[in-house]
Amino acid sequence: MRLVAEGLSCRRGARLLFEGLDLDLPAGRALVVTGPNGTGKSSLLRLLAGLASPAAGTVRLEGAAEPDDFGTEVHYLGHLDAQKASLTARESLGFWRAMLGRPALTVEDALETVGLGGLGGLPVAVLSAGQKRRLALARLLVAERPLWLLDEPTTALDASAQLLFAGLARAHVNRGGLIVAATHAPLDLGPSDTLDLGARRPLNPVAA
Ligand SMILES: Nc1ncnc2c1ncn2[C@@H]1O[C@H](COP(=O)(O)OP(=O)(O)OP(=O)(O)O)[C@@H](O)[C@H]1O
Repeated sequence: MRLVAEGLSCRRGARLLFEGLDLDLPAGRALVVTGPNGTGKSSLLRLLAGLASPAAGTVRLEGAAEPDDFGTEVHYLGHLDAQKASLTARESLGFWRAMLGRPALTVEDALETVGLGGLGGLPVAVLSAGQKRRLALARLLVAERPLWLLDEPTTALDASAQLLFAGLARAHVNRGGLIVAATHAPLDLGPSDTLDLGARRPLNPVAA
């Protein structure tokens, strides 16, 4: 499997955030996207996830059943944790496991893996910020998806959870998975490249 983007341009409102961006990410490799606030890291992830359309260019996942419409091959972890506050952690993860299909770890094993064993009966609303982020990471483990698109995955995680995340991410890459992660923090994801959007963005606004 291979994630290929060609000639990607991204426009938000009147601003052209980047243009002419090419990516070629093979299976078993990660891409770490860096750059100052507002340079378009989240916007790039949303384009790759198919949640927004590029102003120009194409994205495909070679080797997927539908290379040009590959949403079912993707785990997208955004800034928000995508967990319903009124459900328990166990119910929320169970919902995602049933919803996403292609089951991997059981809910209990995923909770255990991210250090939330014993907290599965608590409503998501009462979990701490770091515990919510751990629960969001557990979503990556309950369903098999080759491409992980992660926006600031270590936000709110303590040092041990950051190490835990790095281990999970490296294991995914070692299994032949692909990861694109936007971050301000150093991430060790195993075999990886870095894309600095700050170094390449166009600085001139374009007319809307
Ligand atoms: N819906 C929108 N309409 C207009 N502008 C937007 C919209 N969404 C984002 N932007 C702008 O696009 C730019 C890039 O935002 P984006 O969230 O992609 O940056 P980022 O590199 O992820 O930033 P950060 O490091 O702060 O998370 C910002 O200037 C932002 O204000």
